Amino acid sequence: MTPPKKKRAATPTGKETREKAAAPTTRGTRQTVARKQAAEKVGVAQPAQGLQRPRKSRQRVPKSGAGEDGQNPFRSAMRRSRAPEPATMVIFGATGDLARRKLLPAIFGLWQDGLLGSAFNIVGVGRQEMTDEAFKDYALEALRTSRETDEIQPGSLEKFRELLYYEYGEFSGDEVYEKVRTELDRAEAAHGGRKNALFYLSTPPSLFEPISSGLGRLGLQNESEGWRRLIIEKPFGRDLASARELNDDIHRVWDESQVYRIDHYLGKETVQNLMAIRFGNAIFEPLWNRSFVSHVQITAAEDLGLEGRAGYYEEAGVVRDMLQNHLMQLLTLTAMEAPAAFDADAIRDEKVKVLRAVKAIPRGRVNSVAVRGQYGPGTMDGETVPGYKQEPGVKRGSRTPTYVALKVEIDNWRWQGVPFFLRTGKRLPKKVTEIAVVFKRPPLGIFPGGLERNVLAFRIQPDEGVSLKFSSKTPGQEMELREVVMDFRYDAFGAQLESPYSRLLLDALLGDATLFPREDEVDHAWQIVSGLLDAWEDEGAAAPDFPNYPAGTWGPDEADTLIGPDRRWRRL
Ligand SMILES: NC(=O)C1=CN([C@@H]2O[C@H](COP(=O)(O)OP(=O)(O)OC[C@H]3O[C@@H](n4cnc5c(N)ncnc54)[C@H](OP(=O)(O)O)[C@@H]3O)[C@@H](O)[C@H]2O)C=CC1
Ligand SMILES: O=C1O[C@H](COP(=O)(O)O)[C@@H](O)[C@H](O)[C@H]1O
Repeated sequence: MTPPKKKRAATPTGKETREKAAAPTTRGTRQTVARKQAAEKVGVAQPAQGLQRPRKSRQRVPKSGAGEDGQNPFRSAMRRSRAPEPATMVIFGATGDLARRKLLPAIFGLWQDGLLGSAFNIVGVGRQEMTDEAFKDYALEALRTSRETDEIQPGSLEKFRELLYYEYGEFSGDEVYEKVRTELDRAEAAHGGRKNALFYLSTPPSLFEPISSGLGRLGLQNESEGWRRLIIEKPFGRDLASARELNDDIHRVWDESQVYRIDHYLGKETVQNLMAIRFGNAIFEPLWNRSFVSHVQITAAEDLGLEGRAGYYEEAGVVRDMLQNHLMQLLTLTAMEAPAAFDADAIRDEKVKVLRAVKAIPRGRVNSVAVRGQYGPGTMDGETVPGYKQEPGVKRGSRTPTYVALKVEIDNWRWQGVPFFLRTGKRLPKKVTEIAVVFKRPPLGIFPGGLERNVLAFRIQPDEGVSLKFSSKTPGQEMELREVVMDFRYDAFGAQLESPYSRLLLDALLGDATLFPREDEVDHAWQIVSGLLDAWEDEGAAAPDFPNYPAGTWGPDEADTLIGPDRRWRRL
């Protein structure tokens, strides 16, 4: 959907309009009581001011979990009791794919649930000349068409429309930031005299520095009139040197406490559940170490191909796109020590310790611990699909990897000798993300047949849940064992899982950086993958022939050798 280009009209942004529009749908006491009763029935504590999110129409919510009012009581239990202060969210790159598909729906969902506080407005900023009205039309159309949008309550879109404004200009000049400042000034009265602002950089990475500096030139990072925060999209740099340079550039303007580097995997409910299960239960932690764990497998498989993102992906490849950020985050959460408290610094300190303990992968070690691949033509769900090189926008001789498998060793007491195998790729047979902790075999076999390894698997997506695989006696006269699975599925809660972006946006508005990678995390993650990037981008003759796996298969055969001989990738 291309935004309509129109001449800019005079901005009709009276404060009355803002005050009126800022009030989301009110909720009656009757409903709140019913939710509370329903929650008590199923044993869920209610937060002080928990608010209910309506069901999304696009996902099935099992009846068993619903409260008396037909809504899901667990939703309110997941909500914070604190509302953000009045604020303006300024989205640079508001006409882009991410804003359209994910950000606007996430903000709309939060607003419709009444979670954005008493006053809130959004200023989209782009390079395209457009009126406020045209942007409002554009945003509402995005909400109507995005698969991420919550069920739209009657009248909601019309009210939400009143929160939206648009500015445009050259991101290298000053004018556009002056317009942003004017927007913050205008919002001040409706926002109780505060000028809180959350700036979201949803642009190509080459614009992160110019926008950060532009805001700085106008003093918009200054917190004297309200808090100011900066969300930065991924990728944060394209290698260690550029990530450090970007960090330095950002820090010339912003204090680290104002910076929120987003990794949407951390906003996934099931990723957070990893911490909940590890540190909210006593039974797992004693087993979570080299004495009991054989190895860990972390998989982020995607069935999709490029989806029209060749321009970006040809530059990035799978190591920058998925491994350096999402998979490294999953690794840290799986391997970290228990933090002293559930707060941003304590958690991020522990995550960094894991990354620092990862055994270095210098160029010379790369080919013994890592495998890369690129998909060729193949079959997915019975349909023939093109190979990577045949995707629109990809160079015919492209050497960009779309698959990587990596063996990570963590040199600390807990994990000495326990390999972590990470794999991710595009055009694999299905979309599935999973962390599997594979335990050692029992020391002695007293039953007929071989001994199997128990597996505790965290299913991040889809079919979110946790399963434990163990051996059990089969019914009958013989002492015959077979592997069985005990399954907890998230939908047992009857809950609609929150979009990671809404979780993270609300956290940023509340000033909670727990689920945002800190500068040292990003730096260490780059250090780990640098060897791979260096070796593979400069390898010449030793490079494998691409393509080396057909679309619709689980990647190159070398990945099986990497994990073997006594271990197998899980069949997912
Ligand atoms: N799309 C996705 O699913 C994901 C995206 N990201 C990250 O989010 C960010 C945004 O991605 P995405 O929305 O896909 O990107 P897009 O290319 O769709 O556009 C982003 C925005 O930046 C604007 N823009 C692009 N080039 C310039 C320029 N030279 N000067 C001024 N404005 C410009 C675009 O304006 P215009 O509309 O005029 O082109 C658009 O508003 C990127 O950093 C990306 O890596 C991260 C994870 C997933
Ligand atoms: O950041 C990215 O993530 C998506 C996968 O995210 P998921 O939430 O659908 O698992 C990936 O497709 C994309 O290439 C990458 O940029």
